[in-house]
Amino acid sequence: MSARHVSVHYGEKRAIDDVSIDIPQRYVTAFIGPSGCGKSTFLRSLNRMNDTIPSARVEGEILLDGEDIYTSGMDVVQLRARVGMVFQKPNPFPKSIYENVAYGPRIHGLANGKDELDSIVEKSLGKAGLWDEVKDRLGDSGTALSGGQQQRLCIARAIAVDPEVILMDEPCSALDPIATARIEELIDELRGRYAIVIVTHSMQQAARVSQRTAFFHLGKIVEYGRTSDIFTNPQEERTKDYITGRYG
Ligand SMILES: Nc1ncnc2c1ncn2[C@@H]1O[C@H](COP(=O)(O)OP(=O)(O)OP(=O)(O)O)[C@@H](O)[C@H]1O
Repeated sequence: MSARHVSVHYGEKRAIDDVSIDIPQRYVTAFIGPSGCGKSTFLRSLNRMNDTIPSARVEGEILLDGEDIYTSGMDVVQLRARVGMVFQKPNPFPKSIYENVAYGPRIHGLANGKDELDSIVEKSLGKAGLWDEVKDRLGDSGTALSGGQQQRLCIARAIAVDPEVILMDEPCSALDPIATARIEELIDELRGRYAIVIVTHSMQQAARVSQRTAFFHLGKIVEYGRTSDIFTNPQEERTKDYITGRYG
């Protein structure tokens, strides 16, 4: 994905100011920066989630495989399957574990019959590292799982429709350290197949899971590069101040 000169306003207020970035395949890209700097706003603009906020207005171009996702001909339901999203708070549907994963492939017509759907559900739960824990209780409610399991279920749900990009908005902030470690391992396993973008408040997490990091400040990307360079040899004073904990 590529963003070109993207600005986002909420009414009169500008939250993102002329941001351009290329998000590479098969890497994890972390968005870091102090609270309110626009990380979530920018993340949400990558699959048109901001469309759901009446006051939000996005300018500039966001290209997925070279195609502008903001053209009027873009099918937004299809787009959100290609660019999936995992939220801060796990949000499984109040349905069975099976249905949580099967719903997307069914509405997108990805399965020919029950056997194929079963197989997609099994594979998606497998890739999300949840199959062994839930295979004997696929009919139980998704909301009855632990927080960490629910988040892996949400990841399985995103994977089930075969996305190209997975956006994660602070996916571990509601989880304990063990569940967090499990999700971080999973992100590492998944990055071979998808472009992953993660917003995180934890610089340790950004350093552990990502290969590219973008540092946001006041609606702009101040610095973007290899995660190892950003953390060991930042070029900008503001990045240095942030990663050394001087503000934010
Ligand atoms: N729905 C909204 N309506 C109006 N303003 C909003 C809305 N969502 C975010 N903003 C404003 O846009 C700016 C950027 O917010 P955003 O949530 O994108 O930042 P962030 O970097 O993700 O913050 P945090 O790290 O605290 O989640 C902030 O000033 C915020 O108040």
